[in-house]
Amino acid sequence: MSAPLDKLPIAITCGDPAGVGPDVIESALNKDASLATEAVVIGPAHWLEDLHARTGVRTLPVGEASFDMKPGLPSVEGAALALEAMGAAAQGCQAGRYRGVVTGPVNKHWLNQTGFSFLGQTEFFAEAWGGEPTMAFVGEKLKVVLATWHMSLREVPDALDAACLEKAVARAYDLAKLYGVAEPRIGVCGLNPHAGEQGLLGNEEIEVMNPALDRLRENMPGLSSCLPGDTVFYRQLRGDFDVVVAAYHDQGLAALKTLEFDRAVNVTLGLPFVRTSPDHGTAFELAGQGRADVGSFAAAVRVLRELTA
Ligand SMILES: N[C@H](C(=O)O)[C@H](O)COP(=O)(O)O
Repeated sequence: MSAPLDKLPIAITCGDPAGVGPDVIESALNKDASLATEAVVIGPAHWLEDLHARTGVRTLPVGEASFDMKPGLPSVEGAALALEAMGAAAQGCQAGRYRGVVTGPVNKHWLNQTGFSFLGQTEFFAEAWGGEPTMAFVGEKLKVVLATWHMSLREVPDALDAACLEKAVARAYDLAKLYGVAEPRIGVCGLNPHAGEQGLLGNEEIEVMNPALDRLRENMPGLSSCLPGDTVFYRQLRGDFDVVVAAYHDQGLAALKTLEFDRAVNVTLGLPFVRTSPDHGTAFELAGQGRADVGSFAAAVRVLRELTA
């Protein structure tokens, strides 16, 4: 890399151009003057010309120059452009041009229409950059790391082995450290109701999870054993834990999105570069009307800054 990481700009991808990505990007630039000097926005050429004229932000056009952005009207062409923006951001990081990426929201259905074969942007960036990704969320109140995420619930018990848990716990520990916690307290959700109730409601905690956590605790004294997933987030809110590891997607995200839907940030950890994203979708029905809440996108920018400082 030719320049120190903290001097490189942030790449911002437009997300699906028919969604609220373009709206929240422009709102964020209007609310935060320093962002225009710190970012490169990647998206459709016509929109970027106007955006540059209005905010001064640097831009990188992708897709056909003639692409006509129609808020609220998704298309395969638009989804392909969103994908191209993600590719340009990924490649730009590898080429030493950006220090990380804030991605605008995409729509998995429309992306799939382009032949996109990944389960999400997390998996796309993992493939582009190499590395073992971990999906994590940073809110103002909760920090949550998912041990498993984009998979069928039926597959979770088998996936949740010692290595999987070890990776999630290590990432949770690192995340707490990045936020300045000297001795991280990590709460881990059991898989089963009541964390298995000593085997009455399932054996994964006794057979796999707690033995793995016991081993890890030798180097991480603040690591819990398996805790009931229905109360661990309440305990985090109360201040008992710095980061919680959830066993599966909805266990962690139901709590997080209930409490912090407009503030939480999706963070991809474990890759050579940091990627953050607002924790909402394309909201096609709100696009182009100036009604989309900029909170989560602005938080995604803030968290990327924090993690690449
Ligand atoms: N699992 C994420 C969520 O519920 O917020 C969402 O699908 C986004 O995933 P990607 O960032 O991998 O696209």
